[in-house]
Amino acid sequence: MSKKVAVITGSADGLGKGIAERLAADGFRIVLSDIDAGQLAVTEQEFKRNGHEVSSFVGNVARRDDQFALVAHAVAVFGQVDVFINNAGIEDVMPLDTVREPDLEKVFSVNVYSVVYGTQAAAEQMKKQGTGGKIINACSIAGHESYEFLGVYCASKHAVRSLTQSAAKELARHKITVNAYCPGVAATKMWDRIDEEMGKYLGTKPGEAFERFSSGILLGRPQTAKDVADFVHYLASPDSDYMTGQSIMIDGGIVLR
Ligand SMILES: NC(=O)c1ccc[n+]([C@@H]2O[C@H](COP(=O)([O-])OP(=O)(O)OC[C@H]3O[C@@H](n4cnc5c(N)ncnc54)[C@H](O)[C@@H]3O)[C@@H](O)[C@H]2O)c1
Ligand SMILES: CC(=O)[C@H](C)O
Repeated sequence: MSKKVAVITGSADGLGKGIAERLAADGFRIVLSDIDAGQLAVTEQEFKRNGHEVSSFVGNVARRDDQFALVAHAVAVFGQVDVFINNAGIEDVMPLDTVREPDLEKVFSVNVYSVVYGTQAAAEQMKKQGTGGKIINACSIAGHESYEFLGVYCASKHAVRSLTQSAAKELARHKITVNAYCPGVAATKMWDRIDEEMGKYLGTKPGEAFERFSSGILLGRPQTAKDVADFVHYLASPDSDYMTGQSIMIDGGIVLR
């Protein structure tokens, strides 16, 4: 039997890269995808040096055509798509009274439209294959709780949780499961930016906003990409075959559900 194929968006860096590394180690053939062509090329070379079967595709998840082209690329290179991970996302730190249409459009197009388009593209291919599949979305603690100065971002992640449920209901009959991982606080470039921007509104020094968010973690430390990837490994494996429609916290104990 041929090795399964996993497509991960936003995988040139951050949590997506960590997830791709874990799935490559699990034996998946990997399609990396990102809007940052330079970093994507660096990451692809790293995967090749490590002996992984990998291909990469430059695309913007906010564009429907790009999401369909990404799936077409995976099929052209590896013949199939078994796991599709809607990981790419962006933050926007701002008080709600300053939010304008372009801010909403930016965050919702990358965090929400992307999930609709990625799910459409992946599901179309998985239905053709007729062997089921797994669609996995990046949600967040911000998909269950709402935080000050992250209102638009939190709303976008609540939308991801909702889409995870609706897609699970529509796709179960095709043996496609849809679940989401909800990280807490991980020291990626996203949090470097949040920390800096929060400083403007909270008056915090560099590192302080990150510390504040991390201080309530029951397990006593911010998470690593590996912490998230170890859970996504489960969602991508047959061990999670009886789970669908769930958005599960993997946050060291910040939000308890
Ligand atoms: N870091 C955290 O603490 C945290 C917590 C909860 C949820 N998340 C979610 O996890 C996901 C990954 O977060 P991260 O911390 O690794 O972010 P990051 O900013 O460190 O990395 C995101 C990657 O996505 C790419 N990307 C951004 N916009 C894109 C677009 N339009 N099209 C394609 N690629 C794009 C970037 O180039 C980058 O490589 C996001 O959905 C984020 O909301 C992160
Ligand atoms: C970035 C993110 O989703 C949480 C708030 O850390």
